[in-house]
Amino acid sequence: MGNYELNKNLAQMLKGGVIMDVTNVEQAKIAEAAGACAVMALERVPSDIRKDGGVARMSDPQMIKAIKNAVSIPVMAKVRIGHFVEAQILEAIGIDYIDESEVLTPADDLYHVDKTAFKVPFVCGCRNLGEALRRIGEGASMIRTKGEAGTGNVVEAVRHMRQLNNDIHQVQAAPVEALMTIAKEMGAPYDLVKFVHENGKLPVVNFAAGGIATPADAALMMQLGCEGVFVGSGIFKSGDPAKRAKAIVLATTYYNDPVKLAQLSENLGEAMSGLEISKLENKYAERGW
Ligand SMILES: O=C(CO)[C@H](O)[C@H](O)COP(=O)(O)O
Repeated sequence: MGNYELNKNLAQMLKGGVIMDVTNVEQAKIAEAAGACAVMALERVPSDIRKDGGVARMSDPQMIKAIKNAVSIPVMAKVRIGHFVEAQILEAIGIDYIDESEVLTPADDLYHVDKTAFKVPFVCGCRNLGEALRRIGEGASMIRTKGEAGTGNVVEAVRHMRQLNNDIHQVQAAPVEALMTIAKEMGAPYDLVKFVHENGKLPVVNFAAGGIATPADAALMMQLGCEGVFVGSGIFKSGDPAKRAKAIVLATTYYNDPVKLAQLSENLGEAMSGLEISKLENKYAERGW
C-alpha cells in the first residue's frame, strides 16, 4: 500500500471523534481526558487570533513538542496556506497531521502546499466540493468544512456542509457524459469527480470545523453528515472547559439521541460569547480557493 493510501486509512481512524484545539500541556491533558481523538497544538485559539490581529504563523515547535510528549493521542499542528517550509519543519519534528489552515495568515495567494511531497498526512479546509477535490488532488488525506473559526457561530459550518452535500448529490445524479464539464466548471480533477459520481461521497474523511461551541452544534454537524468535528475556541473560551469538552465528545457519539443530548447540554457553565458573521472584519473561510 502506498504512503497516501496509508495516510487516508489513518485519517479514517479518527471517524466519529472530536479534534480539540489546545494551546498548552494542561489543555492537551484536559482534551485527552475528555475523550478527544486528537489535539491541534497552536499558540492561540482562533477567537484570540481574531482578537489579536497581525500575522498568524506556525506555532513554536518547542510548544508543539511539549504537547506531543504530554499526550498519547495524535497531535496536529497548523501551517499557513502555501507555506511548505513550515510543513517541512512540522514533519521534521514528527507531527502526526498537518493542517494547512486558513485560520493562519496565508503565505501564498496562488498555490497551496504540494502535499504529495510529504509523508505526513494533511488536512485542509473547504467550502464546497470543488475546493475539497482540489485539496485532495494536491494530496490532502482528510478534509474539513471551513465554517468561520473563532466566531462561536455555527452558521458558516452549516452553510459549507450543506453546500458540500448538495454538490455531491448533483455530481452523483449527473449523467456520465456531464462529468468532464462538471470537472471543468468546478476546477476539480476529473478522476475525483468520477469517484464522487460513482460513490456519492468524498474519497477521504470529512470533519466539520469553525464555530462549533455546544454539544447541540456538534450533533447538528454530525446529523448533517460530517464524520467528526474540530472544536477550538468553543471549549477553552467557555466557563468550564473540562465539562464542555466531555459533553461535546459524547454529543458527537450520541448525535441522534435528543434525550441524551438534552442531558449533555445541561449545566455546562457559560458558553463562549459569539460573533455575528456580517460584523466580521476578516472572513477566514475566504482564504484559499
Ligand atoms: O482552525 C481550525 C482548523 O484549521 C480549528 O480547529 C477550528 O476551525 C476551530 O474553530 P473554532 O475556534 O471556531 O472552533
